[in-house]
Amino acid sequence: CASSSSSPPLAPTHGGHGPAAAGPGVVELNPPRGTRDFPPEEMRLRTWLFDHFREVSRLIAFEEVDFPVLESEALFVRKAGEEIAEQLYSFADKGGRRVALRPEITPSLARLVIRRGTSAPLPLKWFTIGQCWRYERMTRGRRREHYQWNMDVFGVPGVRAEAELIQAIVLLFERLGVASSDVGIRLSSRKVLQVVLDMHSVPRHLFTQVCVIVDKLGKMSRDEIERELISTGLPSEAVQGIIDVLSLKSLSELEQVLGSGAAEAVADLKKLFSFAEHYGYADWICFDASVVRGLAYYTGIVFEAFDRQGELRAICGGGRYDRLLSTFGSEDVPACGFGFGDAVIVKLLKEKGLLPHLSRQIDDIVFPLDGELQGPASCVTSSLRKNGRSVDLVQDKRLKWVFKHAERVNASRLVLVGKSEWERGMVRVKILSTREEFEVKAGELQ
Ligand SMILES: Nc1ccc(Br)nc1
Repeated sequence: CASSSSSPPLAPTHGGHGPAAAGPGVVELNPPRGTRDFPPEEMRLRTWLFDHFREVSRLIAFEEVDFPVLESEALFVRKAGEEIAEQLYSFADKGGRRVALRPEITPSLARLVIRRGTSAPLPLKWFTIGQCWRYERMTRGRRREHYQWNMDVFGVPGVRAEAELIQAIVLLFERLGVASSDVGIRLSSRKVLQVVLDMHSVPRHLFTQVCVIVDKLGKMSRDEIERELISTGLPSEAVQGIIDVLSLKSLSELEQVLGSGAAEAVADLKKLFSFAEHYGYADWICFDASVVRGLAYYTGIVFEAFDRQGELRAICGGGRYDRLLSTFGSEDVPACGFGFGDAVIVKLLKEKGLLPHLSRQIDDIVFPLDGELQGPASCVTSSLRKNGRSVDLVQDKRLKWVFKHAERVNASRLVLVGKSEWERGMVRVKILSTREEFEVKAGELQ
């Protein structure tokens, strides 16, 4: 398949058509395994999607931030058995420092918040769109990089931060033409699992490991999950208690099963559902106790968007992480956020027939009708560009090619610089949609 590097390297073409015979030193033309090129047509779709990410971030009054893709490995080393840590794309740099291509963005956000210290008035509402990496054995042929839109709120302890974040997700889906009949957002709270573990006197240090294992529900069989939970040292009745609670689908069931112990979790969730009514996105969300998310540091509300046909992996996900900063040696700041990848959403849009048709569009093509008019053509081009027109200055082509090119790039106008017109200070303009044609003073062309 052309996208895997196991195929023989394509010999570079020599300006002609079709590969020349592969010679010595032919470089591998495919990108590294599990990574993607973005040629123009792919890049237009990516830009379209990212522009929506940015516009929603603007609507919710978030500020854009950015960080190096390369971070200290220590930022991501956690002992909870997360897939993200097991697949860390890490290495020693030439200075012997342990570094990693970031697998997620939240730790970088936390690092920057700590760096900024208390000088930054809270709350902070930050977003970024960045590439994230994992090193996975290619046996499963999965990608090793994707782009993630991250929205995070620092300094808001209550669920109104989660309510804002969920509105961002809903606004994004609505802008893409996705309806609540296509996608839902299931939410729960890790406090639910904490209550179950406390009820069974499970030591608190096992909490994150249990969450990481439970998150594999739906990807692994229930028996495998039970075996993994037992292997962490959980008593079997605790395992059964966890499995039973995870099947709960309503807050009233949750209250019945867990009683007052779950009061805090239930209160958070009820408040969030109430906010949802006020924001107007209640039909997008549902309680589902099986949602725990697979990152060790979540401490409260967790949520993920899913396709209701159940064919795709989670489209995005996130949650509250009130104790991440102290793991980096700082004072804790309440925080919550989500990550929204660029791959599953595109699959969903393809399935729903919602992918936009994004063709190239240029305002003007300027073409000198003979060689000694290249200077005047450049002058006309420069003036149009200074007026904000996108201009393709075409040289050394036959007029027939120029018309074909104009069609290919959906140009609005063709500006022809001819000898006799130029001597009178004029150029000829063709409006390509109407075939209307007229002369205009070169200096007055806008
Ligand atoms: N964390 C992570 C990174 C890269 C990909 Br592809 N998926 C998940």
